[in-house]
Amino acid sequence: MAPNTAHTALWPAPHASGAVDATVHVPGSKSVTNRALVLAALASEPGWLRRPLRSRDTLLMAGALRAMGVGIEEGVGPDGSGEAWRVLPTGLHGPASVDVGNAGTVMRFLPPVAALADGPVRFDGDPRSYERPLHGVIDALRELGARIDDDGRGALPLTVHGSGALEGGPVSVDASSSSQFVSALLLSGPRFNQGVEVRHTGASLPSLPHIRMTVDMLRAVGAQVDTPESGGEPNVWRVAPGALLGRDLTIEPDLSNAQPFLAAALVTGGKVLVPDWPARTTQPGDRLREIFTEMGGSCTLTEYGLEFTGSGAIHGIDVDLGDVGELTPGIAALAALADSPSTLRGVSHLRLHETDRLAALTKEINELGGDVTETADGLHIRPRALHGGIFHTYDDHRMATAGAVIGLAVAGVQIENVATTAKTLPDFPELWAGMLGN
Ligand SMILES: O=C(O)C1=C[C@@H](OP(=O)(O)O)[C@@H](O)[C@H](O)C1
Ligand SMILES: C=C(OP(=O)(O)O)C(=O)O
Repeated sequence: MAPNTAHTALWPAPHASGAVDATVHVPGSKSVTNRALVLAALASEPGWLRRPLRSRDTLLMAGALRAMGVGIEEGVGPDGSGEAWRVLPTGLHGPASVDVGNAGTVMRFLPPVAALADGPVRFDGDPRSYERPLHGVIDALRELGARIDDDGRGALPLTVHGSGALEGGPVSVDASSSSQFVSALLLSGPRFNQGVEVRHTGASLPSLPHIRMTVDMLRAVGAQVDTPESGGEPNVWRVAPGALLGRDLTIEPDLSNAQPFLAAALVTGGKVLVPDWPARTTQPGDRLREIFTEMGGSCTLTEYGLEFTGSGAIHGIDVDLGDVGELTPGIAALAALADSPSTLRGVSHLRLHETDRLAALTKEINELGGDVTETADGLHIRPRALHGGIFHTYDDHRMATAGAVIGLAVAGVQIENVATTAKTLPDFPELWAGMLGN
């Protein structure tokens, strides 16, 4: 794979001079913000999102919904506190153009919404978006009654010819390449005439917590959802047709984006407090409490947030990350600095994420002197003494933050295109410097 040469700017990753001791306010969750936007746009009354994430992926989602006629206004929440978006749902209209960037949530969650619009909606995005799997959404929508023009590859670019309504009903989908196929169909399901019944037919299903997030958030706006966990058939989710409520929702901090900061506590034997860590959440990042404890830290969850403390040692880990794939780059970075080898399993679908993450991590860590090999479904990482060098990011926000974690321990690491963190965490360099007291 060729590194991106369009972004030549190099960011010297700060080297930690001692144990970090910081409070880091992590911005809102990408996954929660983009689901909340879609559900608010499909509701039958206005709603509020408080403390939404404002990053490339969520601004693309808001822009796309606005292009289809939805009102999304800046404001303060109903109680006067905090920044907020007020969402004013309307009839969804085409013609419209949607730029998905490289946002999985936008490219997968919005074609079903567009099928409810009363005109054509054209979807396009970054070159990488053409390579990311979308066939599950396209094929399922066609089976449910939508007309879609694409170039036959089952991918972007495409046009959904919305007719103002979609019949809906039962549909089968192989979501082994992305859980977002299931989430996409469920999110718009209440607005289909017959609702939707999604049956996953593939051998495996990644990122189950993200499907639970979809179900929880649907239920919170009044949808009736049956799931395998609620006594339904395995691998089958049913959403009944019905109106959705407009809610006043405060977005949780993005726990996957808390990862590099918690990792900094592990690397430096320091302490990081993340305020507002939810006591109960479907975010996969909550698994960090367990994974990073096994890797050598300890944590306490209080009413103020999560306090995470490193012991000075980082242990290798053998772990199946299939449920929490987006945590893989950060765990791989730590594993490269650990005192024993690691095996990260269950994440073959990461080859189709923002970049081929397994290839990118292998190449970039090895170029710094590491010893990483790809397996069929993950990585073997044998820690070695690393040296400085350029860490390429391949337009992947999580590659950039993974490189920054390595840079804490290894002098002379330079991150190419750290600005790619804007996908989900635009203030990363400032937050990182703030954590280090710079
Ligand atoms: O639904 C979501 O918000 C997400 C689901 C997961 O996608 P995949 O199932 O494609 O891995 C995850 O990796 C992505 O970062 C966000
Ligand atoms: C896989 C990710 O994003 P996307 O929503 O674009 O799939 C991610 O954020 O790690």
